[in-house]
This record gives sequence, C-alpha cells and structure tokens, in this order.
Amino acid sequence: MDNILNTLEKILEERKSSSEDKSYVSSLYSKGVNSILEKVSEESEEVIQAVKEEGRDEVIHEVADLWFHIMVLLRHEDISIEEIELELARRFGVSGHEEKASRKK
Ligand SMILES: N=c1c2ncn([C@@H]3O[C@H](COP(=O)(O)OP(=O)(O)OP(=O)(O)O)[C@@H](O)[C@H]3O)c2ncn1[C@@H]1O[C@H](COP(=O)(O)O)[C@@H](O)[C@H]1O
Repeated sequence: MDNILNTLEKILEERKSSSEDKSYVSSLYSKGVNSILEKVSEESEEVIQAVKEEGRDEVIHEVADLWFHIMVLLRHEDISIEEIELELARRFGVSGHEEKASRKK
C-alpha cells in the first residue's frame, strides 16, 4: 500500500492537468515557481516560530504545512520523492558504518 506522501504525490501530479477551480494546488501551480517558493519560505518561518513560541501540536501542524509545500515544489520541478529518498539513502551509506570502516583502512 502507498504511504501518505506517495498518495499526495500522485494527487499533486494530477493537479497539473486538472482545471478544478477550487483546487489550491492548481492555483499555486498557475501562479508559478516564485509563489511556491514564497509559500515554502513562509511555512519555514512558521515552523521556527512554532518551535520557539508555541506548543508541540502547533509544530506538527506547521511542519505538515512545510512538507506539503515542499511536495508541491518538487512536483512543479518534476522531482520525485524517490529521488530524495535515494539521495538520503546514499548519504546514510557514506556517513554510517561504511564510512567508519573505510577510515580504518
Ligand atoms: N495537504 C494539503 C494542504 N496543506 C495545507 N494546505 C493549504 O495550504 C494553504 C496555505 O496554508 P497557510 O498556512 O498559509 O494557511 P492560511 O493562512 O489559511 O492560507 P493563506 O491565506 O496563506 O493562503 C491553505 O489554504 C491550506 O488549506 C493544503 N492544501 C491541500 N492539501 C492536500 O492536497 C490535496 C489537493 O488539494 P487541492 O488542490 O486543494 O484539491 C488535498 O487533497 C490535500 O490532501
């Protein structure tokens, strides 16, 4: 079964070709990459503020907003979640035991 991020990724891809007037994602795509980047920046600020001044629930809420807008940005740029996962996996490989083992050689 797909996880929630993969399901959301599919919906975000579908929104590229949908003409749903009420779709927030479609309207964001049509405004262009600068508007998406503005939302990412805004949501990042809200995460920082939530950690510094608000409670745990608010942090969860704001991080969900940030992840969502990052997902919209990735779809806009035709970058898949899988590509990010592969990059993280690659780092996990080099920064974990393998790196320590290679240093010993
Ligand atoms: N996960 C989300 C999601 N998270 C946040 N948002 C929207 O992101 C917008 C901006 O969030 P803000 O924190 O700025 O909140 P705000 O102050 O109320 O909004 P603004 O006045 O700043 O626009 C809000 O309108 C939220 O509704 C989302 N909109 C959609 N989704 C998912 O995307 C799918 C497609 O959405 P539509 O394209 O709208 O059908 C949906 O099925 C959902 O699963």
